[in-house]
Amino acid sequence: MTTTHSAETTNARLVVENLGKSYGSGANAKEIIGDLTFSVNAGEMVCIVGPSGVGKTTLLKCLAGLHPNTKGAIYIDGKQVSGPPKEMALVFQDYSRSLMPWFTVEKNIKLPLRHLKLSKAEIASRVEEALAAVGLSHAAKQHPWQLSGGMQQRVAIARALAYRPEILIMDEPFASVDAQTRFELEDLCLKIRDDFGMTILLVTHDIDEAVYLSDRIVAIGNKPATVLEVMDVQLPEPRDQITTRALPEFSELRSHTLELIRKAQA
Ligand SMILES: Nc1ncnc2c1ncn2[C@@H]1O[C@H](COP(=O)(O)OP(=O)(O)OP(=O)(O)O)[C@@H](O)[C@H]1O
Repeated sequence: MTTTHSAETTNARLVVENLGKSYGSGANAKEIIGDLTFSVNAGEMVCIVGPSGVGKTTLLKCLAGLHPNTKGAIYIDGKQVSGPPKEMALVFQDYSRSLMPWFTVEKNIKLPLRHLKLSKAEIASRVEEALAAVGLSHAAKQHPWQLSGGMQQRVAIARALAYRPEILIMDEPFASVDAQTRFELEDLCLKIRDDFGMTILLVTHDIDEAVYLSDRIVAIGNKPATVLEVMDVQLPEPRDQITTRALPEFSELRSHTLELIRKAQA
């Protein structure tokens, strides 16, 4: 059954309402997500943070339709979703497993587009635009194994962009790259949000990263998982890796978030 949500009349692009998820059934059922309610507005960057094992990846898998939720509902633009939403693209931590090593960068980006019934010219233009957006126009004919880790993750981001999703879901996307590359990729995400008006939901372990990137942070904790707090991040725009991180408001938010998560682990 498809139902609608009042978000139809608000700015919320994604609404997660009383979501619950258990693995297994009957006596073997294990409740991982108890009750999560939050929303992500159009063009907003929201980061999910929480202790290891709390169910962050499980939440993203429910949103992406890879696992059915056992309670509650997910709405995109006010319409309840069941199954993989066509409006979403995903970027995972492990770029080495998500890219096809035997295909060129260009071919990797084209892959998900084959379901969209686009003309050859449209595909070529989307690939070109996505590669330019991530600064990899020069690497179109190379293979993933010829690129650094950071470049490979840029290819994964370009592939998601070329699909032109309304919502980009990212699970620890920068966890496997060095610190400098991580900063560059964080700034790339902010640029994508601004240039494409993209709505982005990102899971991260790194509280500093969440504070730096977010318009809002959703902290989750407890077993089964619940929302601990949703925090507005009103740091000045544009963000800058040096000056933003040096602001007293940045430190305050970081300490507050860390404390929340520490308490939820105790
Ligand atoms: N397919 C599955 N079947 C059964 N249990 C699962 C499955 N996937 C995850 N779990 C369990 O659900 C819990 C939450 O796992 P999940 O990976 O969602 O947490 P997480 O917050 O993303 O963890 P981390 O921060 O360490 O990546 C863990 O106890 C995990 O063992």
